[in-house]
Amino acid sequence: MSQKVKVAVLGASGYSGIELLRLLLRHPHATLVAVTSRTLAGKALSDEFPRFRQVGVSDTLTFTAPDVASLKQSGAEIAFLALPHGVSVEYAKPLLEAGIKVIDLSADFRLRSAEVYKEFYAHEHPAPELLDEAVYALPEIRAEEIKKARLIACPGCYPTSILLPLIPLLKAGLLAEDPLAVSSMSGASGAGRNASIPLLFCEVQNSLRSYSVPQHRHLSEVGQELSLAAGMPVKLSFVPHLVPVYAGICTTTFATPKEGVTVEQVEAVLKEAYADQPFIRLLGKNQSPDTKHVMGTNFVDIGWALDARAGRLILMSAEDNIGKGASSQAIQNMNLVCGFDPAAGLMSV
Ligand SMILES: NC(=O)C1=CN([C@@H]2O[C@H](COP(=O)(O)OP(=O)(O)OC[C@H]3O[C@@H](n4cnc5c(N)ncnc54)[C@H](OP(=O)(O)O)[C@@H]3O)[C@@H](O)[C@H]2O)C=CC1
Ligand SMILES: CC(=O)N[C@@H](CCC(=O)OP(=O)(O)O)C(=O)O
Repeated sequence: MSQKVKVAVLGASGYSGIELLRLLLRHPHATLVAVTSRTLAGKALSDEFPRFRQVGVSDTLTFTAPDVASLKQSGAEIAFLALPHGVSVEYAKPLLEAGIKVIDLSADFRLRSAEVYKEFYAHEHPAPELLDEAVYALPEIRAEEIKKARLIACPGCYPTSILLPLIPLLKAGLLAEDPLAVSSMSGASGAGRNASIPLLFCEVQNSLRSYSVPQHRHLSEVGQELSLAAGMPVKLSFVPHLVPVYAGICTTTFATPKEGVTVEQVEAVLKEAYADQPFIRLLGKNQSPDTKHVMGTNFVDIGWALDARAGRLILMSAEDNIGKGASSQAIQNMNLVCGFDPAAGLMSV
């Protein structure tokens, strides 16, 4: 692969697509060669998004319709799919056949099992033959596989915030087998730019609500990844909440520690697991993360506390759903695939 990798963004007019553009336009080792949107095809990028004027190659780019033949012609070596689930899969297959590596932000390739996909997404998986090949790309956990992959499945926004504090503790055997309880809050951008009436400003402002109870579709990938880490089935309940902010996810997980496990052991395991990970910030015992400190970044801030009276371990995390929960994590994965510094283009606050 050449020194500056040529990249395309499909779904460049959506929330995660726009964030990909913001980061890729300034990435030291990537050049944007194509940006797609059906509704903006033919329009100049800098006209539609004036914030990008005079930044990198933005003034030379025009939106095109998502068409694999023209993407191939553009010379793209990597395609980011910031498309709805069920749509990404339609593009991933021909792009891979055209020799273009795929970094998918949707849920289409996150699950190993086509049956579980059908249970949670209510239709047959259109390309089950690709599920074995795709890598569930949480870079802190699976960097070596990501480096060799041509089909990258970026984790969902909630799952990223849930998995990162839990996986090292499960791998270290510190947690009892009791089901986990997870409660998350998300800003409205998590639902995408084409959201329906319940997500309009007037509907969400001054209001808080839970939704998708008891079976949010992210339970599928979280269950898959936690069970892999633990080496046995892990059960959990998950309740997401919509909060009236643009972006940000704040997650709290309640777990039962094994008898005798101390808060110092929890801290030692997390510190060892993430010692060399630039985007995990371990805040410390009894420290609550705050979304305002991670917005626009690729950081996940993590705190923990032992509630001795109730016998519960409380894990807290915060991230930007559009950042580490989607687009900047996708770029972190591109850096691994291309052999760049894993933090290239991402170390801004
Ligand atoms: N928002 C978030 O916080 C996160 C999102 N994700 C995932 O990333 C993906 C994108 O999300 P988000 O940016 O929020 O979504 P948006 O709804 O904001 O954007 C979707 C994009 O896809 C394009 N698109 C929609 N339908 C089609 C189609 N049938 N064919 C081709 N292009 C299409 C749209 O442009 P146009 O209609 O003009 O073609 C638009 O650019 C989703 O799979 C989402 O689940 C993952 C983690 C977090
Ligand atoms: C607030 C809000 O509605 N959030 C979305 C997050 C989904 C998402 O972006 O995740 P996928 O990539 O798996 O689609 C939801 O709960 O459906």
